[in-house]
Amino acid sequence: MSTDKMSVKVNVDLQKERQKCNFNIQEVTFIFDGGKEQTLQRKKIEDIALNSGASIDSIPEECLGLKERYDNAVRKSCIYSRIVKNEILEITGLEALGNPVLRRTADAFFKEISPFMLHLGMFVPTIIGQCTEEQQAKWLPRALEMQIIGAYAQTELGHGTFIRGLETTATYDPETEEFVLHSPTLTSYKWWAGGLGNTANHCIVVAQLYTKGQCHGTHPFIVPIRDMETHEPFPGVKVGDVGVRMGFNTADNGFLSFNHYRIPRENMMMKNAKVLKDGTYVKVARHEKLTYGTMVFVRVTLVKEAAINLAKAATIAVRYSAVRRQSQPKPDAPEPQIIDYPTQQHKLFICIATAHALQITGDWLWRTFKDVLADMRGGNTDSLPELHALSSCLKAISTSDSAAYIEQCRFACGGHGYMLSSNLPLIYSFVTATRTYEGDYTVLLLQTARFLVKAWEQVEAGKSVTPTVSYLTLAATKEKVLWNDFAEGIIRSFQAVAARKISACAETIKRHMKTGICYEDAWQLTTVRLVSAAESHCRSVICQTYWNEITRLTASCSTNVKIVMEQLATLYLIYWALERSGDLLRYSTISEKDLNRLQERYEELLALIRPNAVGLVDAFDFRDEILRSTLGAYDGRVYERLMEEALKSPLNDGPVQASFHKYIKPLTKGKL
Ligand SMILES: CC(C)(COP(=O)(O)OP(=O)(O)OC[C@H]1O[C@@H](n2cnc3c(N)ncnc32)[C@H](O)[C@@H]1OP(=O)(O)O)[C@@H](O)C(=O)NCCC(=O)NCCSC(=O)CCCC(=O)O
Ligand SMILES: Cc1cc2nc3c(=O)[nH]c(=O)nc-3n(C[C@H](O)[C@H](O)[C@H](O)COP(=O)(O)OP(=O)(O)OC[C@H]3O[C@@H](n4cnc5c(N)ncnc54)[C@H](O)[C@@H]3O)c2cc1C
Repeated sequence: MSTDKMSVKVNVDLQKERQKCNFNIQEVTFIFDGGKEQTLQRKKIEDIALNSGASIDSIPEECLGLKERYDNAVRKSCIYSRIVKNEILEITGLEALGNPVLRRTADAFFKEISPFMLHLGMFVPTIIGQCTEEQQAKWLPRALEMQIIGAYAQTELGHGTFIRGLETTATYDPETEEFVLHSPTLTSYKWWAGGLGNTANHCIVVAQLYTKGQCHGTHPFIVPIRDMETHEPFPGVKVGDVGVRMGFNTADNGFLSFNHYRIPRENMMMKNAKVLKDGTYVKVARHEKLTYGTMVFVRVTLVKEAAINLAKAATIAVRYSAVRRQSQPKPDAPEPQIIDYPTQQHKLFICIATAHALQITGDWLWRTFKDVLADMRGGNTDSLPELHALSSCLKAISTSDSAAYIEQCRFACGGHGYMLSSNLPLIYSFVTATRTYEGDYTVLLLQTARFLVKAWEQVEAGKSVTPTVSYLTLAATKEKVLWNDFAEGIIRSFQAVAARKISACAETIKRHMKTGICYEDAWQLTTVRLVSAAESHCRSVICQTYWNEITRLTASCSTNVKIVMEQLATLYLIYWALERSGDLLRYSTISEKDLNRLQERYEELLALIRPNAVGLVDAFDFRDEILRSTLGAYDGRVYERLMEEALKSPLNDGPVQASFHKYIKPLTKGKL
């Protein structure tokens, strides 16, 4: 326990919960952070950032007007980025870009999102991924020193998903050795880029490259958009804010258009393709889609981001549920803590388990990503399709599950969960956007499905397939999977479900084509099932990774940590087996009797986890400054904090508001 947590007076119920906890909390924190070293590093970074005191707002952020909120976010972004630049990156190096510690710490500064988020989140990674060494030497130090501030503008008003359909053009002029950027239509306006509206002075622009009269598809360019002294947009550049949104209101999402705006040839990011001085187009990359690299990187990092945000929401809802008492199920007995209701446990413990499942799967995906990058540096792109398929479905499922469970945590807090001061609505409004951005949920699952159908065709042709789909080979024998007990049985059954759904999709496509329609139409007619097959595949990947990894990670842990971690992982697997019982009955050898046993085991697990619930969320180790929640603070002073926050509202700055004299009084006196 950190010293700041020891000094405060803690709610009696929470104190009792902490006494009940039977495992070593710190060991679980190490597991969640990915190891002791990572925990120590994270704590050091949090200390540095939070000791600056810059994160404290006298008026809650959400009570400020739109402009004041943005102004405040820019002020804090400058302080935070100075800390990142001078201290955090010194500790982590550029590894920080793939590490949620930056975002986790930033949460202490911004209840919503920093307008600088995309600078380190996408601008810098794209420089690293898409620039030649020479270009990196020019741009990277300036970006890391915050001498320039960048955004990533790919999406347009008319197209986000369909990148090949982007309309912005970059036409090479060999006379002046410049590219001419142009936005030919309203729908070609760049739209949505974080940090673009008022903050960034540079921007990565994805545009259709034309040279020698030929279009070579979309390519990224580094584009200076504002004067470094005056911050005025350059002539030929039109830029602004896209308007008020559901969340992200301090993220400065912007629009951008060009009117025959010129940039030097060298501003094309040339790692994967070049345009020579005379306008000759030269392809360098060995894989067609390497220009989509930043998206793969961000999708990989989003899995852990989803886990962290869910862990925050679970911390708030579990602590609150230990403090909150409601109803009287037994006459004359005191009102129970709401966490004692099995229905409440059913809502919350899956959130704790899912946070672990996604964090562990996210770590594994990050390691896979780094392996593929290393292969690609050696010129081998063979594993890229599998990485794309994996990162697509894991991004889709992790963000979607996480958003749904964060909302469930909010429901679990009743009316008080609706308060912005609980922080649950803000966490939700952020995570629900991650389901859409960086590739929409359905679109990404269909990308995975495309890979799965191809893998299935290879299996049918007797060819070998890559590791994450090797289970298809077993399923091709068409034997029903034997139902074992719990974990192994559930994992094997999910694989059987995925395999059967994929094979059914392949057959359906063929059946449609026999009617004379083309492959694309047959594919469209099968997409509802393809999405479902990709979801099942992803579920089997998460279940297997979580189970294998938690067994490995707890091998040297103390007994009770092993037990509680295994309980959580089993709960996750059984929860999904019960959720997908229809699929299991249809595609595996599971019986109704087995399902009844799973249901009983599930309910036993809720009761077993119950005494450790507060310990489990304490192990996520969120400092109050990062959690920023009236309901979830470590001390459990829920009602006091709700009152304190209410009193900070500008609507409580006096007993009578001006509107009474202006409107209400005239109305009641019949003068309006
Ligand atoms: C949907 C697709 C994948 C379709 O692309 P397409 O070029 O039309 O593809 P296609 O010609 O049909 O070919 C498909 C083929 O391209 C492959 N592929 C597709 N994407 C990748 C990849 N990333 N890596 C490696 N391979 C990739 C697929 O596997 C297909 O391969 P195949 O033909 O089957 O061999 C793509 O357009 C896409 O990714 N759309 C999503 C757009 C997106 O993610 N935008 C992000 C904007 S930035 C943002 O949102 C930032 C927010 C961050 C924040 O605020 O924090
Ligand atoms: C908060 C936020 C921040 C963002 N930040 C950035 C940024 O910094 N830079 C940037 O470039 N972009 C950014 N974006 C844009 C984001 O990447 C896109 O919104 C996202 O990729 C989805 O594209 P779209 O909006 O065109 O949706 P659409 O593609 O129009 O999707 C609408 C619906 O159509 C469906 N659909 C579309 N295509 C298909 C298909 N082929 N098959 C089946 N269904 C389909 C989708 O499933 C969805 O239900 C941001 C978006 C948000 C919300």
